[in-house]
Amino acid sequence: MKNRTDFPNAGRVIVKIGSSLLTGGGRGLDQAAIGGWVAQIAQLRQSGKEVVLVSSGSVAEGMSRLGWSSRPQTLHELQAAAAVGQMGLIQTYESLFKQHGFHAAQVLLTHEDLSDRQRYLNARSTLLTLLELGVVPVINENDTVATEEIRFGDNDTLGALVANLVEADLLIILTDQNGLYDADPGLKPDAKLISQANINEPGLLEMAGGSRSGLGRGGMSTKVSAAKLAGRSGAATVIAPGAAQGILTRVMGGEDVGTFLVPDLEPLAARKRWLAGRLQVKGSLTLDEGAARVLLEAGRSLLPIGVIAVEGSFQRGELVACRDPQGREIARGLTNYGSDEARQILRQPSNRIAELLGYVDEPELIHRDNLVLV
Ligand SMILES: Nc1ncnc2c1ncn2[C@@H]1O[C@H](COP(=O)(O)OP(=O)(O)O)[C@@H](O)[C@H]1O
Ligand SMILES: N[C@@H](CCC(=O)OP(=O)(O)O)C(=O)O
Repeated sequence: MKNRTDFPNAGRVIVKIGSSLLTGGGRGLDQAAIGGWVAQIAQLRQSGKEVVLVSSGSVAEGMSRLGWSSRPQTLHELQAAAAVGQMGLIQTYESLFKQHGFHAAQVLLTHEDLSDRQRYLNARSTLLTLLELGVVPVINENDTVATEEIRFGDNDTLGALVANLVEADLLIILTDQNGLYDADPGLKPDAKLISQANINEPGLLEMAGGSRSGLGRGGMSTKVSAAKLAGRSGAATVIAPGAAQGILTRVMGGEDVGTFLVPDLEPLAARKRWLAGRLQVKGSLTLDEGAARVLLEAGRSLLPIGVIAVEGSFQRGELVACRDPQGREIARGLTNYGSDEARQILRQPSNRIAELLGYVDEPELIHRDNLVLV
Protein backbone atom coordinates (compact mmCIF):
# COMPACT_ATOMS: atom_id res chain seq x y z
CA MET A 1 0.00 0.00 0.00
CA LYS A 2 1.90 3.02 -1.30
CA ASN A 3 -0.97 5.51 -1.35
CA ARG A 4 -3.80 6.30 0.98
CA THR A 5 -6.14 5.65 -1.94
CA ASP A 6 -5.10 1.97 -1.64
CA PHE A 7 -6.42 1.71 1.94
CA PRO A 8 -10.05 0.93 1.05
CA ASN A 9 -8.65 -2.22 -0.62
CA ALA A 10 -6.77 -3.40 2.47
CA GLY A 11 -8.02 -6.87 3.38
CA ARG A 12 -6.23 -7.44 6.68
CA VAL A 13 -5.58 -4.72 9.23
CA ILE A 14 -3.91 -4.55 12.64
CA VAL A 15 -5.28 -1.89 14.97
CA LYS A 16 -3.09 -1.02 17.96
CA ILE A 17 -4.55 1.08 20.78
CA GLY A 18 -2.29 2.67 23.40
CA SER A 19 -2.72 2.77 27.18
CA SER A 20 -3.46 6.43 27.74
CA LEU A 21 -6.21 6.42 25.11
CA LEU A 22 -7.82 3.31 26.54
CA THR A 23 -7.81 4.55 30.09
CA GLY A 24 -8.72 8.19 29.46
CA GLY A 25 -5.29 9.27 30.65
CA GLY A 26 -5.32 6.86 33.61
CA ARG A 27 -8.87 7.35 34.92
CA GLY A 28 -9.93 3.76 34.21
CA LEU A 29 -11.15 2.14 31.03
CA ASP A 30 -12.91 4.67 28.81
CA GLN A 31 -15.95 2.57 27.89
CA ALA A 32 -17.39 5.17 25.52
CA ALA A 33 -14.17 5.54 23.54
CA ILE A 34 -13.60 1.78 23.43
CA GLY A 35 -17.22 1.34 22.36
CA GLY A 36 -16.53 3.69 19.44
CA TRP A 37 -13.48 1.72 18.22
CA VAL A 38 -15.27 -1.59 18.68
CA ALA A 39 -18.24 -0.32 16.62
CA GLN A 40 -15.90 0.74 13.81
CA ILE A 41 -14.03 -2.57 13.91
CA ALA A 42 -17.35 -4.41 13.78
CA GLN A 43 -18.33 -2.34 10.75
CA LEU A 44 -15.02 -3.13 9.06
CA ARG A 45 -15.55 -6.83 9.74
CA GLN A 46 -19.06 -6.64 8.33
CA SER A 47 -17.63 -5.15 5.15
CA GLY A 48 -15.32 -8.15 4.80
CA LYS A 49 -12.11 -6.78 6.34
CA GLU A 50 -10.11 -8.93 8.76
CA VAL A 51 -9.11 -7.00 11.85
CA VAL A 52 -6.69 -7.95 14.62
CA LEU A 53 -6.69 -5.73 17.66
CA VAL A 54 -3.51 -5.17 19.66
CA SER A 55 -4.59 -3.59 22.90
CA SER A 56 -2.38 -2.15 25.60
CA GLY A 57 -3.78 -0.96 28.89
CA SER A 58 -3.40 -3.89 31.26
CA VAL A 59 -0.91 -2.12 33.52
CA ALA A 60 -2.70 1.24 33.28
CA GLU A 61 -6.09 -0.34 34.03
CA GLY A 62 -4.61 -2.46 36.81
CA MET A 63 -3.14 0.67 38.38
CA SER A 64 -6.51 2.34 38.25
CA ARG A 65 -8.33 -0.69 39.74
CA LEU A 66 -5.76 -0.97 42.52
CA GLY A 67 -5.91 2.76 43.23
CA TRP A 68 -2.26 3.39 42.29
CA SER A 69 -1.59 6.87 40.93
CA SER A 70 1.86 6.22 39.49
CA ARG A 71 3.35 3.37 37.51
CA PRO A 72 4.97 0.95 39.98
CA GLN A 73 8.72 0.46 39.85
CA THR A 74 9.08 -3.16 40.86
CA LEU A 75 8.51 -5.96 38.45
CA HIS A 76 6.19 -7.97 40.67
CA GLU A 77 3.94 -4.93 41.12
CA LEU A 78 3.89 -4.29 37.37
CA GLN A 79 2.99 -7.91 36.78
CA ALA A 80 0.29 -7.83 39.44
CA ALA A 81 -1.18 -4.66 37.91
CA ALA A 82 -1.10 -6.26 34.46
CA ALA A 83 -2.92 -9.35 35.74
CA VAL A 84 -5.68 -7.27 37.34
CA GLY A 85 -6.01 -4.88 34.40
CA GLN A 86 -6.10 -7.54 31.70
CA MET A 87 -9.33 -8.85 33.26
CA GLY A 88 -10.96 -5.47 32.80
CA LEU A 89 -9.74 -5.13 29.23
CA ILE A 90 -11.03 -8.50 28.16
CA GLN A 91 -14.39 -8.12 29.95
CA THR A 92 -14.85 -4.82 28.16
CA TYR A 93 -13.96 -6.11 24.69
CA GLU A 94 -15.99 -9.28 25.17
CA SER A 95 -19.17 -7.43 26.11
CA LEU A 96 -18.77 -4.65 23.52
CA PHE A 97 -18.04 -6.97 20.58
CA LYS A 98 -20.99 -9.14 21.67
CA GLN A 99 -23.30 -6.16 21.20
CA HIS A 100 -22.30 -6.23 17.51
CA GLY A 101 -22.65 -10.00 17.21
CA PHE A 102 -18.90 -10.75 17.24
CA HIS A 103 -16.78 -12.95 19.45
CA ALA A 104 -13.50 -11.57 20.73
CA ALA A 105 -10.57 -13.86 21.57
CA GLN A 106 -7.81 -13.14 24.04
CA VAL A 107 -4.31 -13.89 22.72
CA LEU A 108 -1.37 -13.17 25.04
CA LEU A 109 2.02 -13.34 23.36
CA THR A 110 5.64 -12.88 24.35
CA HIS A 111 8.41 -11.87 21.98
CA GLU A 112 9.75 -15.37 22.37
CA ASP A 113 6.56 -16.78 20.88
CA LEU A 114 7.31 -14.90 17.67
CA SER A 115 11.04 -15.52 17.42
CA ASP A 116 10.73 -19.28 17.94
CA ARG A 117 9.68 -20.68 14.56
CA GLN A 118 7.47 -23.43 15.86
CA ARG A 119 5.57 -21.14 18.17
CA TYR A 120 5.51 -18.50 15.43
CA LEU A 121 3.78 -20.94 13.09
CA ASN A 122 1.39 -22.06 15.81
CA ALA A 123 0.49 -18.49 16.67
CA ARG A 124 0.03 -17.74 12.97
CA SER A 125 -2.27 -20.73 12.42
CA THR A 126 -4.33 -19.82 15.47
CA LEU A 127 -4.73 -16.19 14.45
CA LEU A 128 -5.61 -17.08 10.87
CA THR A 129 -8.14 -19.61 12.13
CA LEU A 130 -9.73 -17.00 14.41
CA LEU A 131 -9.96 -14.58 11.47
CA GLU A 132 -11.51 -17.26 9.29
CA LEU A 133 -14.07 -17.89 12.04
CA GLY A 134 -15.01 -14.23 12.03
CA VAL A 135 -13.62 -13.68 15.53
CA VAL A 136 -11.72 -10.53 16.50
CA PRO A 137 -8.40 -11.49 18.16
CA VAL A 138 -7.45 -9.11 20.98
CA ILE A 139 -3.71 -9.35 21.55
CA ASN A 140 -1.54 -8.08 24.36
CA GLU A 141 1.86 -8.99 25.68
CA ASN A 142 1.79 -11.74 28.28
CA ASP A 143 3.00 -9.29 30.88
CA THR A 144 2.41 -11.47 33.92
CA VAL A 145 4.97 -14.06 32.81
CA ALA A 146 7.23 -12.27 30.36
CA THR A 147 9.57 -10.31 32.58
CA GLU A 148 11.63 -9.00 29.69
CA GLU A 149 8.47 -7.77 28.02
CA ILE A 150 7.56 -5.58 30.94
CA ARG A 151 11.07 -4.19 31.13
CA PHE A 152 11.64 -3.66 27.45
CA GLY A 153 8.47 -4.61 25.63
CA ASP A 154 6.05 -2.24 24.04
CA ASN A 155 2.94 -2.91 22.07
CA ASP A 156 3.96 -0.87 19.02
CA THR A 157 6.63 -3.49 18.34
CA LEU A 158 4.16 -6.27 19.12
CA GLY A 159 1.68 -4.73 16.65
CA ALA A 160 4.37 -4.72 13.94
CA LEU A 161 5.37 -8.32 14.67
CA VAL A 162 1.74 -9.35 14.44
CA ALA A 163 1.49 -7.48 11.12
CA ASN A 164 4.49 -9.55 9.93
CA LEU A 165 2.97 -12.70 11.39
CA VAL A 166 -0.35 -12.53 9.57
CA GLU A 167 0.94 -10.45 6.63
CA ALA A 168 -1.39 -7.59 7.22
CA ASP A 169 -1.76 -4.83 4.63
CA LEU A 170 -2.00 -2.07 7.16
CA LEU A 171 -0.98 -1.34 10.76
CA ILE A 172 -3.01 1.46 12.36
CA ILE A 173 -1.47 2.76 15.59
CA LEU A 174 -3.99 4.82 17.54
CA THR A 175 -2.46 7.24 20.01
CA ASP A 176 -3.12 10.42 21.97
CA GLN A 177 -1.51 12.72 19.35
CA ASN A 178 -2.62 13.66 15.85
CA GLY A 179 0.28 11.62 14.51
CA LEU A 180 4.03 12.02 14.25
CA TYR A 181 5.24 15.61 14.57
CA ASP A 182 8.70 16.82 13.57
CA ALA A 183 9.35 17.15 17.34
CA ASP A 184 7.45 16.17 20.50
CA PRO A 185 4.56 18.71 20.49
CA GLY A 186 4.47 18.60 24.28
CA LEU A 187 7.95 20.05 24.36
CA LYS A 188 7.82 22.14 21.16
CA PRO A 189 4.34 23.64 20.70
CA ASP A 190 5.01 24.80 17.11
CA ALA A 191 6.00 21.28 15.98
CA LYS A 192 4.51 20.34 12.61
CA LEU A 193 2.45 17.24 11.87
CA ILE A 194 3.95 14.95 9.24
CA SER A 195 1.21 13.74 6.96
CA GLN A 196 3.30 11.23 5.02
CA ALA A 197 6.89 9.97 4.96
CA ASN A 198 8.83 7.05 3.61
CA ILE A 199 9.70 4.71 6.48
CA ASN A 200 13.37 4.83 5.57
CA GLU A 201 13.52 8.60 5.32
CA PRO A 202 16.59 9.79 7.23
CA GLY A 203 15.90 11.78 10.39
CA LEU A 204 12.50 10.25 11.11
CA LEU A 205 13.60 8.47 14.26
CA GLU A 206 15.35 11.60 15.53
CA MET A 207 12.04 13.50 15.41
CA ALA A 208 10.30 10.91 17.55
CA GLY A 209 10.73 11.16 21.31
CA GLY A 210 9.72 8.95 24.21
CA SER A 211 6.50 8.73 26.22
CA ARG A 212 5.76 11.31 28.90
CA SER A 213 2.30 10.18 30.01
CA GLY A 214 3.55 7.71 32.64
CA LEU A 215 1.03 5.23 31.22
CA GLY A 216 2.36 4.24 27.80
CA ARG A 217 5.73 2.80 26.86
CA GLY A 218 8.06 3.97 24.16
CA GLY A 219 6.33 7.10 22.87
CA MET A 220 6.69 7.95 19.18
CA SER A 221 10.09 6.38 18.72
CA THR A 222 8.74 2.84 19.14
CA LYS A 223 5.93 3.71 16.70
CA VAL A 224 8.40 4.77 14.02
CA SER A 225 10.54 1.66 14.63
CA ALA A 226 7.37 -0.44 14.50
CA ALA A 227 6.52 1.05 11.10
CA LYS A 228 9.95 -0.01 9.83
CA LEU A 229 9.41 -3.49 11.21
CA ALA A 230 5.93 -3.77 9.71
CA GLY A 231 7.35 -2.59 6.38
CA ARG A 232 9.60 -5.65 6.23
CA SER A 233 6.56 -7.70 5.37
CA GLY A 234 5.15 -4.92 3.23
CA ALA A 235 2.61 -3.52 5.68
CA ALA A 236 1.96 0.22 5.61
CA THR A 237 1.60 2.06 8.92
CA VAL A 238 -0.64 4.94 9.93
CA ILE A 239 -0.15 6.67 13.30
CA ALA A 240 -3.52 8.23 13.98
CA PRO A 241 -5.39 10.21 16.64
CA GLY A 242 -7.47 7.64 18.50
CA ALA A 243 -9.79 10.20 20.02
CA ALA A 244 -10.92 11.61 16.66
CA GLN A 245 -14.48 10.69 15.70
CA GLY A 246 -14.73 7.71 13.34
CA ILE A 247 -10.95 7.51 13.06
CA LEU A 248 -10.67 3.91 11.87
CA THR A 249 -13.35 4.36 9.24
CA ARG A 250 -11.68 7.55 8.06
CA VAL A 251 -8.19 6.01 7.83
CA MET A 252 -9.57 2.98 6.01
CA GLY A 253 -11.45 5.28 3.65
CA GLY A 254 -8.13 6.84 2.61
CA GLU A 255 -8.67 10.20 4.31
CA ASP A 256 -5.57 12.32 4.94
CA VAL A 257 -5.52 11.96 8.73
CA GLY A 258 -2.58 11.09 11.02
CA THR A 259 0.83 10.14 9.67
CA PHE A 260 1.16 7.62 6.85
CA LEU A 261 4.54 5.84 6.91
CA VAL A 262 5.03 4.30 3.49
CA PRO A 263 6.81 0.93 3.16
CA ASP A 264 9.46 0.67 0.47
CA LEU A 265 9.08 -2.95 -0.57
CA GLU A 266 6.36 -5.05 -2.13
CA PRO A 267 4.78 -7.42 0.44
CA LEU A 268 6.18 -10.64 -0.91
CA ALA A 269 9.68 -9.34 -1.50
CA ALA A 270 9.83 -7.91 2.02
CA ARG A 271 8.65 -11.06 3.73
CA LYS A 272 10.93 -13.30 1.69
CA ARG A 273 13.86 -11.04 2.35
CA TRP A 274 13.11 -11.29 6.05
CA LEU A 275 12.91 -15.08 5.86
CA ALA A 276 16.09 -15.36 3.82
CA GLY A 277 18.07 -13.01 5.98
CA ARG A 278 17.31 -14.34 9.43
CA LEU A 279 17.30 -18.07 9.67
CA GLN A 280 19.69 -21.01 9.94
CA VAL A 281 19.14 -24.20 7.90
CA LYS A 282 18.48 -27.25 10.11
CA GLY A 283 18.13 -29.93 7.45
CA SER A 284 17.11 -30.48 3.86
CA LEU A 285 14.42 -31.96 1.66
CA THR A 286 15.18 -33.41 -1.76
CA LEU A 287 12.39 -32.81 -4.25
CA ASP A 288 11.39 -34.64 -7.41
CA GLU A 289 11.57 -32.82 -10.77
CA GLY A 290 7.91 -31.81 -10.72
CA ALA A 291 7.98 -30.30 -7.23
CA ALA A 292 11.25 -28.47 -7.97
CA ARG A 293 9.67 -27.02 -11.12
CA VAL A 294 6.45 -25.76 -9.44
CA LEU A 295 8.47 -24.16 -6.67
CA LEU A 296 10.76 -22.40 -9.12
CA GLU A 297 8.29 -21.48 -11.81
CA ALA A 298 4.89 -21.19 -10.16
CA GLY A 299 5.83 -20.07 -6.62
CA ARG A 300 3.68 -22.86 -5.18
CA SER A 301 3.76 -24.50 -1.75
CA LEU A 302 5.75 -27.70 -1.23
CA LEU A 303 3.54 -30.75 -0.68
CA PRO A 304 4.85 -33.98 0.87
CA ILE A 305 4.15 -35.88 -2.35
CA GLY A 306 6.95 -34.00 -4.10
CA VAL A 307 9.60 -34.89 -1.53
CA ILE A 308 11.83 -37.91 -2.12
CA ALA A 309 14.31 -37.65 0.78
CA VAL A 310 14.71 -35.95 4.14
CA GLU A 311 18.14 -35.19 5.60
CA GLY A 312 19.00 -33.96 9.07
CA SER A 313 17.02 -33.53 12.23
CA PHE A 314 14.62 -30.62 12.54
CA GLN A 315 11.45 -29.56 14.30
CA ARG A 316 8.22 -28.08 13.00
CA GLY A 317 8.82 -24.41 12.30
CA GLU A 318 12.55 -24.65 11.59
CA LEU A 319 14.25 -23.60 8.38
CA VAL A 320 15.17 -26.31 5.91
CA ALA A 321 16.80 -26.26 2.48
CA CYS A 322 14.92 -27.62 -0.55
CA ARG A 323 17.13 -29.37 -3.12
CA ASP A 324 16.42 -30.44 -6.68
CA PRO A 325 17.06 -34.13 -7.65
CA GLN A 326 20.64 -33.14 -8.55
CA GLY A 327 21.22 -31.90 -4.99
CA ARG A 328 21.29 -28.18 -5.81
CA GLU A 329 19.65 -25.95 -3.23
CA ILE A 330 16.77 -24.12 -4.89
CA ALA A 331 14.79 -22.77 -1.93
CA ARG A 332 14.58 -22.49 1.82
CA GLY A 333 11.51 -22.52 3.96
CA LEU A 334 9.94 -23.04 7.35
CA THR A 335 8.65 -26.59 7.60
CA ASN A 336 5.23 -27.44 8.97
CA TYR A 337 6.44 -30.90 10.06
CA GLY A 338 9.53 -32.09 11.93
CA SER A 339 12.04 -34.44 10.24
CA ASP A 340 10.54 -37.61 11.78
CA GLU A 341 7.05 -36.71 10.56
CA ALA A 342 8.40 -35.55 7.17
CA ARG A 343 10.06 -38.97 6.66
CA GLN A 344 6.71 -40.65 7.32
CA ILE A 345 4.73 -38.53 4.88
CA LEU A 346 7.22 -38.07 2.01
CA ARG A 347 5.97 -39.17 -1.44
CA GLN A 348 2.44 -39.27 0.01
CA PRO A 349 -0.62 -37.21 -0.96
CA SER A 350 -1.66 -34.69 1.70
CA ASN A 351 -4.98 -36.44 2.28
CA ARG A 352 -3.03 -39.36 3.80
CA ILE A 353 -1.28 -37.23 6.45
CA ALA A 354 -3.96 -37.85 9.09
CA GLU A 355 -3.85 -41.60 8.54
CA LEU A 356 -0.02 -41.69 8.65
CA LEU A 357 0.59 -39.34 11.56
CA GLY A 358 -2.69 -39.40 13.44
CA TYR A 359 -3.11 -35.64 12.99
CA VAL A 360 -2.81 -32.93 10.33
CA ASP A 361 -1.12 -29.61 11.00
CA GLU A 362 -1.21 -28.31 7.42
CA PRO A 363 -1.66 -29.98 4.03
CA GLU A 364 1.64 -28.40 2.88
CA LEU A 365 5.07 -29.45 4.06
CA ILE A 366 6.14 -25.85 3.47
CA HIS A 367 3.56 -23.18 2.73
CA ARG A 368 4.54 -20.84 -0.09
CA ASP A 369 4.31 -17.87 2.30
CA ASN A 370 7.14 -19.45 4.29
CA LEU A 371 9.29 -20.32 1.28
CA VAL A 372 12.02 -18.27 -0.32
CA LEU A 373 13.86 -19.14 -3.55
CA VAL A 374 17.64 -19.00 -3.37
N1 LIG B 1 7.57 13.66 17.45
C1 LIG B 1 6.52 13.37 18.23
N2 LIG B 1 5.26 13.52 17.77
C2 LIG B 1 4.18 13.21 18.55
N3 LIG B 1 4.28 12.72 19.80
C3 LIG B 1 5.51 12.53 20.32
C4 LIG B 1 6.68 12.84 19.55
N4 LIG B 1 7.77 12.55 20.32
C5 LIG B 1 7.31 12.07 21.47
N5 LIG B 1 5.96 12.04 21.51
C6 LIG B 1 5.17 11.57 22.67
O1 LIG B 1 4.68 10.27 22.39
C7 LIG B 1 3.46 10.10 23.11
C8 LIG B 1 2.68 8.92 22.58
O2 LIG B 1 3.33 7.72 22.94
P1 LIG B 1 2.85 6.84 24.22
O3 LIG B 1 2.75 7.70 25.41
O4 LIG B 1 3.73 5.64 24.27
O5 LIG B 1 1.40 6.51 23.78
P2 LIG B 1 0.59 5.16 23.48
O6 LIG B 1 0.04 4.79 24.80
O7 LIG B 1 -0.45 5.59 22.52
O8 LIG B 1 1.53 4.15 22.91
C9 LIG B 1 2.81 11.44 22.93
O9 LIG B 1 1.85 11.68 23.90
C10 LIG B 1 3.97 12.42 23.01
O10 LIG B 1 4.16 12.89 24.31
N1 LIG C 1 1.35 -4.84 27.73
C1 LIG C 1 1.42 -3.50 28.28
C2 LIG C 1 1.67 -2.60 27.12
C3 LIG C 1 2.34 -1.34 27.51
C4 LIG C 1 2.49 -0.49 26.26
O1 LIG C 1 3.20 -0.77 25.29
O2 LIG C 1 1.73 0.60 26.29
P1 LIG C 1 1.49 1.63 25.10
O3 LIG C 1 2.79 2.38 24.83
O4 LIG C 1 0.45 2.49 25.64
O5 LIG C 1 1.06 0.88 23.91
C5 LIG C 1 0.06 -3.18 28.93
O6 LIG C 1 -0.97 -3.73 28.49
O7 LIG C 1 0.06 -2.41 29.85
